[in-house]
Order: sequence, then C-alpha cells, then structure tokens
Amino acid sequence: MSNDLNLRRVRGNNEAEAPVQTRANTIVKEADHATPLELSNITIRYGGGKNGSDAVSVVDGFDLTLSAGEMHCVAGRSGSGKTSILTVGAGLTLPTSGRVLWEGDSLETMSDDEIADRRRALIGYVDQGGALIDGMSALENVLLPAVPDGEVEQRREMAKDLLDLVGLGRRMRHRPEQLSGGERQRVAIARALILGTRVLVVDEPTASLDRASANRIISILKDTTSDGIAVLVASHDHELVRLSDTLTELI
Ligand SMILES: Nc1ncnc2c1ncn2[C@@H]1O[C@H](COP(=O)(O)OP(=O)(O)OP(=O)(O)O)[C@@H](O)[C@H]1O
Repeated sequence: MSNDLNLRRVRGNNEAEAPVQTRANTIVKEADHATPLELSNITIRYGGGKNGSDAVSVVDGFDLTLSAGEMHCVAGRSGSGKTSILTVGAGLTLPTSGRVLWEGDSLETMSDDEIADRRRALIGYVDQGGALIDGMSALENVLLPAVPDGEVEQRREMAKDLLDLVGLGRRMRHRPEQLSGGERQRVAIARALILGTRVLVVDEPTASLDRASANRIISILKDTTSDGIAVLVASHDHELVRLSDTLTELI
C-alpha cells in the first residue's frame, strides 16, 4: 500500500502564522517549541507474528508536522487507522517504521522511561470516551495525573481553573455518574491539560454526543489552541473537520 492510496491531505496550513495568545486564567506556558510533534513516514502494521495472524497494514507513509496553536484532524472511516496514528503520536505504541519527534527529539533515541517522562510533561491523551474514575469527584479526576509526583496540592488551583475553562466550575464536586457524557468528556480534557500539556491528543471527542454538547467540546478544543497548545484529534464529526486548521483524511 502506498502513501497515496491510504491517505489524502485535504487541507494544509498555508495561512499566515497567527500570534499565540495566552489567557491569564489558565496554566499553560508559552510555547517552548514551534513544532512540538512531528510524524515522519509512519508505517503501522499489526499481526504477522509467531501466533500466525495475518499482517494487516493500517497506515503507510503518514507525515505530520503539528505546530503550536494548530488543530489537526485525522478523519476517515471506522478502522482506517485514526486511533493507531494517535497512539503512535502520543508515544503509547511504536510505529512499525518511521520517526516520531517530540519537540525535535526522536523517540528512537529515548529509553522507555525517558519516553514516559517526556510524555507526562508534553502530551495529554484523551481516549475514546475519556474514561474517568467512578467514585472520585470531577476535581479529583482532574488531579489524578499529579498524584505520582506528589503535586496534588500544588495543582489544585490549576485544576479548578481548568474546570472553569471547560464550563464545569460549579460541578467540580460531582462524580462521573452525576455528569452527562459531554460533561465527562470535558472533565477528561481538563485532566489531560493538568500537567501543562503542550500537545493535546483526543480520540473521537464528540462521538455519541448531541450537536450542542459536541459543539461545546469543539469550542473548548479551539480555545486550547489559542493558548498555544497543539491539538491532534481523530474524528469524523463534520463540524470538527470543518473547524480544524489542517486535516488528513484516511481512506
Ligand atoms: N493491537 C492491534 N492488533 C491488531 N489489529 C489492530 C490492533 N489495533 C488496531 N488494529 C486494527 O487496525 C485497524 C485500524 O484500527 P484503529 O483503531 O486505528 O482505527 P480507527 O480509524 O481509529 O477506527 P474507529 O473509528 O472505529 O475507532 C483496524 O482494522 C483494527 O482492527
């Protein structure tokens, strides 16, 4: 399978660079790197190992240079490889071949521990459905990534700011079962931003939401880009596709 066969660059980012703005009430830092995430000639194949399963070629020759403050959408039918690209970009899985660069540094040169450390500092990942921990409040869920470094108290005000940012400032004591699907998704986005994320990777954030809730999520993602955060999102939501700065359609 060639690059041309399995993906189509539908829209590029040819517009003049917009200035990065930083809102005072959020925790984000100024962009450290102009292109925090780059994927170069990525190939992803599954199977074909000793268990006798047939090899499946999912992605071939995928390239992406994601700039600070840009929202890139990976669109395409179910099974076309959207999640696979997101997990590779987030360093959660390794590509079969090709290079992943975080702030210019190749993951090939990093140990597993280094990848984990760099990921925590750089990338927030929201998986499909944005799973939260039941029995914990929205605020506790947002603070979870700060637990391993003992930074919960340090980050508490930031967590409240982030819940305000996603419109849930008055729901921070609510537990996931007391929130709607769209509200849970917003908590998951706030949680992904708590460590000062530069790249927000979000898988199908509007799937199974009504139009109004979906639009709210989209405007939150757009807001984060105006803070200089780069957003990589997988979706076939036409509104998200329309409002993304750049788009790749997997076919
Ligand atoms: N770990 C794995 N082992 C084998 N095959 C896999 C694995 N992960 C994904 N696949 C296959 O790779 C293809 C792409 O999967 P992926 O989840 O990336 O697609 P997607 O575009 O995100 O789909 P959806 O929109 O349904 O979430 C699918 O055919 C899937 O079955």
